[in-house]
Amino acid sequence: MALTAGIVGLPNVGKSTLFNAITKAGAEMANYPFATIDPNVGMVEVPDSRLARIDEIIPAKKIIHTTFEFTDIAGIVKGASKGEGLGNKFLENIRQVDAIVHVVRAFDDDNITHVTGKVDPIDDMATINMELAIADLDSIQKRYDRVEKVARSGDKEAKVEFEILKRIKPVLEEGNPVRSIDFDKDEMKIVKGLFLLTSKPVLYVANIAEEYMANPEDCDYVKQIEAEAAKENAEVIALCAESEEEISELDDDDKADFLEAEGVEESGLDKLIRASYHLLGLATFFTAGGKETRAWTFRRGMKAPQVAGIIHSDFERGFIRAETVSFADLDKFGSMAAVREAGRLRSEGKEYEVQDGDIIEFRFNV
Ligand SMILES: Nc1ncnc2c1ncn2[C@@H]1O[C@H](COP(=O)(O)OP(=O)(O)OP(=O)(O)O)[C@@H](O)[C@H]1O
Ligand SMILES: [Mg+2]
Repeated sequence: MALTAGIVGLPNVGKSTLFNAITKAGAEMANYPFATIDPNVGMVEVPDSRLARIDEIIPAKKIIHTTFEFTDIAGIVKGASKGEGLGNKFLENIRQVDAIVHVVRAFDDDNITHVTGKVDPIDDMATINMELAIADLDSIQKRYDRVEKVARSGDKEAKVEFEILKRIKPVLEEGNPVRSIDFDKDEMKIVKGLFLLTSKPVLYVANIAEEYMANPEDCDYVKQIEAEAAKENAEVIALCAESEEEISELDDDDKADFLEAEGVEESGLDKLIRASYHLLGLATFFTAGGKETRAWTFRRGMKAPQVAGIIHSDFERGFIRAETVSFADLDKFGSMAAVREAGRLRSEGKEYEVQDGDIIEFRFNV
């Protein structure tokens, strides 16, 4: 289940700086293009204020946050799909990730090299998206010809796939992502099987200068990135990777002081972590009381027994039911006794689709 969010962008835009801020993993950051060659992989803790509130109501010895994975990938340049700058290898690294966090340079600094010599977010975004689209076009071309032949011979499945390929091809030729096409559920299964780069969900990070941290919307580059991203309904998170990296090395008190001094309410990094988690289709359930109050990650849409299996395979094998209360209800009623009295403790069965924020006690028998 280990899904990973890949950090993608032009060289020297702050990807590794961001990765280090997120994961505290100490990947090499350097003021020159292609500092990163092999992908860096690191885990991030998901900030979640609900844990503290649950622990207040149902005290436990310790609190455990849930985690997920980020991968820092080498910079992609124009021509990467044709092998420029070790392009093919780097594009393959992107193929391995489940969602794309596309970092766009939105700061001016004459001391930091920009590969094209000019900071231009719209142009930069287009360059990356075009390379990914060309790579996808290359990867469907062979399949297109083969499936077309089989479809002609009357094969039903091939016909369905060919219809999909016929819709995909012109979109890619325009340099647009496959995720911009509306597919139904069955079509989506076929699309997934094509392992395309541009069908992966994406969000954009506007890497801004420190001076804009308190008011990113005052930065023209951010406005430009937002306008571009809006065309594909993608989210934009503005943050200063360099400052976030410095903040991440501070302890909690100093961190709060720093953010206050900058006039920032919530660290852009926390926003980004939550947005990436969501982008990956991940959600959180909790277990509470006794030894630990703990957040766990599941994939949205998973049913109770599968979710139980995340804690222990015995829980899934011997699943009986899931005693469930939503965080909203626990927060509102303030105690488990009051939750029960209000009839808000639910006994859910095998078909229950677990919801983000559920606090669950699994009943099982092995
Ligand atoms: N918001 C920012 N403002 C100013 N400088 C920044 C900012 N973010 C990152 N930098 C600087 O930009 C340089 C490049 O950063 P980094 O090594 O993280 O880039 P990268 O995208 O990982 O590059 P590569 O593709 O070469 O691996 C570093 O010197 C870093 O300190
Ligand atoms: Mg790097």
